[in-house]
Amino acid sequence: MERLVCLKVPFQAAPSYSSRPRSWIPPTQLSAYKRNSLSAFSVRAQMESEEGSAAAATSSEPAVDALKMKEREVGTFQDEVAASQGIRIRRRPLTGPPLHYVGPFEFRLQNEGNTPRNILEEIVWNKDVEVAQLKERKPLIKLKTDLANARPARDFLGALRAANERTGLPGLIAEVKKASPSRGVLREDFDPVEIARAYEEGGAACVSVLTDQKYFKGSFENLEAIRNAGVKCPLLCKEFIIDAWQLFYARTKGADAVLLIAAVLPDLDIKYMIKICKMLGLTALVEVHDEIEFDRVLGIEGIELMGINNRNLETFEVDISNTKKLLEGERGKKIRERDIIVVGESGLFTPDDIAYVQEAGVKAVLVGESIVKQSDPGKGISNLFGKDISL
Ligand SMILES: O=C(O)c1ccccc1NCC(=O)[C@H](O)[C@H](O)COP(=O)(O)O
Repeated sequence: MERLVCLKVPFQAAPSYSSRPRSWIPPTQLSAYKRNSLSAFSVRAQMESEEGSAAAATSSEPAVDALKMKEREVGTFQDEVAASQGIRIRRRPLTGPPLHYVGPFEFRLQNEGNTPRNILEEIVWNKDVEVAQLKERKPLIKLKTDLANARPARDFLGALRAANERTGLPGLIAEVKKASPSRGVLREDFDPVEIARAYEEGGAACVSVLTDQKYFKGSFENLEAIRNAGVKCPLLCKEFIIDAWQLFYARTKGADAVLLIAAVLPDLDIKYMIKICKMLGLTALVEVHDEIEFDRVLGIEGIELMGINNRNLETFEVDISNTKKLLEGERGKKIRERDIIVVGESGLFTPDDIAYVQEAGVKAVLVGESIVKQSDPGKGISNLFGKDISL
């Protein structure tokens, strides 16, 4: 059911996903929209705009409208494919942004189609707008030039294997994490380079750098600065990847690995992105949270590194027994047969937690909160493992 949430005067420059001008299509017309031709709906949207009954943000350029319509058509199709694979996250608001302008008034019309169902969906919708804007500033053709000047990618997987062999403990991916949607700000005095150096000295095999600004207070500048400061640990670009363009961008900013989230990406996207990663020399860490995602990812060829997130990204619930549950029986057997390295992610605080996920079968762990909050993050690593694991 549609709800009129607020009314404001005057106009506001909307900074979030609502800033993307899109024509709004009433939910009742959506199925017709899917059935009808592109041009028919461009015309329809323009008519609505002229009547002032829907989006006032419609472009007067038919070609621009057609492009927006096509984008939405593709988005709807993507959502249908995703849903058929059990993916609940929709790529973008189904019915366009909730903001509408009529005269000097701003209306927020909220309905099921334009309200994110959970935090992960909200992050993805924001990311969609953010990436579209970044892509306009730096199209792939320009990125390819930067790519030619990028430092070579380092062996992320090799570093994890080596650490596991050296210490007999899971190789550590230590996360440079200033804040998170579930915990707020984790560390006020935040110097990303200093933290990454402390992790390296403390024995981390790899470093994960959150690059999302809005929800994690991270940035690509942090990633670049850590790489340029000479930190030798391979770097994971911890981002919400929804578009292959982001892989190229991450590589130009110094990433050696990227995260692909199965709760967000359909199988075909994961397959295609893994191919691009291989071409760019990037390692793909493919993250799952439940049995459905695990089985989907196991069905993909070329998977070398799989993360099991103990945090449900839709509800924030953390339960480290998730790693054990997913690695039991046949699933664990297949992982061992295919020599896939599994990373236990989130909610690890004590040597007992590390022993528990190692026993379950992981050869690596991804840890943020418990170590980044320590005044000396390097010391945080020895506390976490119950011993000094530095070289
Ligand atoms: O950390 C969050 O609150 C969060 C919310 C929504 C999407 C992703 C989120 N975190 C990403 C991660 O999975 C963690 O940063 C990573 O695994 C480290 O977790 P932790 O050791 O618990 O900080």
